[in-house]
Amino acid sequence: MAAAIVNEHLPTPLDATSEQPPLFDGTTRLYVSYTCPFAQRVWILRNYKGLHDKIKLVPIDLQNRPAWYKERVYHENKVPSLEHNGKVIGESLDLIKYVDSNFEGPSLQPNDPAKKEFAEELITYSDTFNKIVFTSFKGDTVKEAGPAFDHLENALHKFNDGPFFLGHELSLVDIAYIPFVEKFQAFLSGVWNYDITAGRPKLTKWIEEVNKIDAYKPTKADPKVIVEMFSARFLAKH
Ligand SMILES: N[C@@H](CCC(=O)N[C@@H](CS)C(=O)NCC(=O)O)C(=O)O
Repeated sequence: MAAAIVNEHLPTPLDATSEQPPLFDGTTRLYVSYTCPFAQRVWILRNYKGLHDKIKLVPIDLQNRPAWYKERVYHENKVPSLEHNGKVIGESLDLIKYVDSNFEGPSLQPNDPAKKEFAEELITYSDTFNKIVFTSFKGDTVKEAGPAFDHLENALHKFNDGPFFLGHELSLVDIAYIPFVEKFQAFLSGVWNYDITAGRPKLTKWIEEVNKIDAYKPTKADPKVIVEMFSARFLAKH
């Protein structure tokens, strides 16, 4: 069961002028950027497990980053990072497993061995998926990105007892992919007029079902903002 709906006030991002929040004072902090798909993975999971009060969201303005973030919080200078039990750890795929295993709330990792194995395979493939699609923005986009979405369509056929990657229950696999699929969908449609759902009924249904999840809704970015951000980043030199 997902946690009750929480209408959370989202804090203003901290920038170069902001004071550093106390470090290692016992508060668990998740440093994010509101438009970062990597950070979004952990943010969705935190919401889904009902950890709003246990994990404090600390948004960072990556365009005008506070120096203390790299110097004193997370040397990699990226989001997401999680301050927990006197340590700061990063890497979104590691973090979703960490938060799922170390905090209360529903578990999003399967017990069934076949599902476990498939989950690992898909979580590993998510880096490849992202790389194919990001690389396609600089090349023959629709032709190069298409097969990556076909891969997801095929994967969604494997467990047919529900709309998610592992069947009827939402898992870390869905959470690993949705932030990227959301942003790629906006950008590919906005710039290339390419509909990733056309001819992909399982992907269509998956996106529809994920969009109904309350934990995901507040993490969604405005598609217009994504098109602008991605255009500036990937199309500027064309
Ligand atoms: N592999 C990392 C990637 C995180 C990442 O690249 N985050 C971006 C924002 S979406 C970032 O912090 N970029 C700042 C920088 O690279 O300086 C993860 O999965 O957490």
